[in-house]
Amino acid sequence: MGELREGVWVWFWWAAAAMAGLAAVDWAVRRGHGWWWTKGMDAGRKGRLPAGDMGWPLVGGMWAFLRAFKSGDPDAFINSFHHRFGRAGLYRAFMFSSPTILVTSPDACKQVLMDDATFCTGWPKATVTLIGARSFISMPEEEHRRLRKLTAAPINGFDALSAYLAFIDATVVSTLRRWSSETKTKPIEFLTELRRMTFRIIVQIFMSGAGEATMEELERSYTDLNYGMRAMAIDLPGFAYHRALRARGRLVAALQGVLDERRAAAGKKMNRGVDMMDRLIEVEDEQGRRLEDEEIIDVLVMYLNAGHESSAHITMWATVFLQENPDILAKAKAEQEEIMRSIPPTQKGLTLRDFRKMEYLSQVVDETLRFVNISFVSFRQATRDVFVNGYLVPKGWKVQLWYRSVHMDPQVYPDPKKFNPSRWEGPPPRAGTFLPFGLGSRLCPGNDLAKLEISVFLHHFLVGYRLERENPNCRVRYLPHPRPVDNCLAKIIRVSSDDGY
Ligand code: HEM
Repeated sequence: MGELREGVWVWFWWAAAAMAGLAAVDWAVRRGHGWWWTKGMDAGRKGRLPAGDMGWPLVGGMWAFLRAFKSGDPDAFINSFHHRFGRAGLYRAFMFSSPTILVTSPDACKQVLMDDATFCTGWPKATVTLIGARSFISMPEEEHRRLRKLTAAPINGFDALSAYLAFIDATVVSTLRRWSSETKTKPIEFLTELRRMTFRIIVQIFMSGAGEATMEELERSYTDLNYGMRAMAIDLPGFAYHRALRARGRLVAALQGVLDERRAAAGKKMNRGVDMMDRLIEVEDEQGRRLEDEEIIDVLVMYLNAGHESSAHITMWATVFLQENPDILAKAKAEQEEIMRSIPPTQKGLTLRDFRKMEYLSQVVDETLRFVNISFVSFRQATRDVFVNGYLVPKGWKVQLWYRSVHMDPQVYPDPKKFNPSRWEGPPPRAGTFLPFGLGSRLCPGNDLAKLEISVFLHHFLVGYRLERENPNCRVRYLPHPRPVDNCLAKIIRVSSDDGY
């Protein structure tokens, strides 16, 4: 008996010593890694860096980040910095193979986003490879300004939005009718179908006249591209990043095909209006230089992706939240029915004037954007040493802007985990506290179009349909975007024959 107890004690001490040894090694490796990235700095600069943890070489904070997002508690990653280092709003870390400052407070985010002279884009290399080195996320600043002006104007403002509204409206109505008829026999993946619908809309704006087959091929490839977007950049068969690279190859080939057709048809009479692809083909800089095919393709790969993924996800979540909150649904439905009653019988479809009357629905959409955090983080890089909130952001370091932390900050949004559209009543939010579309010169150029699309869908859904999910408690996956793992398998049930038309 005595020998057994002694044996247990020996094992206990061995285990304790091993754990202490591992903790010491962990501490030493982290310190060594932190030292490596600051070794060239004098004590003054080093002392002004924000607190943080550079983690182990190569992986840095990536394990903790992926663990938090894959375990279903995405806020755990930034919360661990808050707990260990206080709510400073800036932390140092090592992310995506680079020394990085994490920015989590509204004021600091605003300062970074409004200072283009000091902060350029700093997306991870793997993302740039997937979206395109000649797209907005990595092209030179001057080129970005020029192409942004060219491409943002046709998707913004009263005239542009009015021009797309009829197509969006008709697409939504026919799609909802088709789903409700199809789901009489079996449920559909609501999110997958919404992606197809929003893709159809963005293709109409950017590449009108694209055939059904091209559209389906492109949309399928975008699904693979997106799954690889926030995955580890491992280019080996079986990994999401590898599949995403192949998907990019297919997208480039398909877009090149369309571009070749357009060039071949140049000068011939078209039976369609001018779209974004035409504008990109025609544009010239001051020296008369036109864009190369690679540039046009990268800009299109980026726009077609940005222009359908987020809108589809937000539309799905807004529908789900409405269905899960009967009081909110009743209030939103009453507003839309009121708007419908005010539409003269001679008017065909919704107008922008009707859209502007959707005050409560706009609050529902804003709350969904805040709550879902579809773009949870954005990437910049410091071009010089700069102080933000009193902390040094060293030249060359990456900067991650954590929009998600701003939107989930209880000091900015009381009870942040409650879906509450009424929090948007009253004056607009303080600058920097609501960043679903970013801010500054890289503010999302599709923000108005996205809100219009989402609202038109919700309008028709509210007046005529109901969502019945197959797995209402389905697990949510947070990468690359928050979505139920069953892609929201559901039936769309028509509850009124008067669906707005
Ligand atoms: C709910 C829908 C959408 C959300 C939440 C969203 C979110 C965002 C955010 C946060 C950014 C800024 C990224 C940064 O700070 O670096 C951005 C940029 C961008 N978005 Fe959107 N977006 C949406 C819809 C759209 C649509 C419909 C389009 C196209 C028509 C679009 C095209 C773009 C483009 C091209 C950029 C890059 C802008 C630049 O770098 O100048 N987005 N989006």
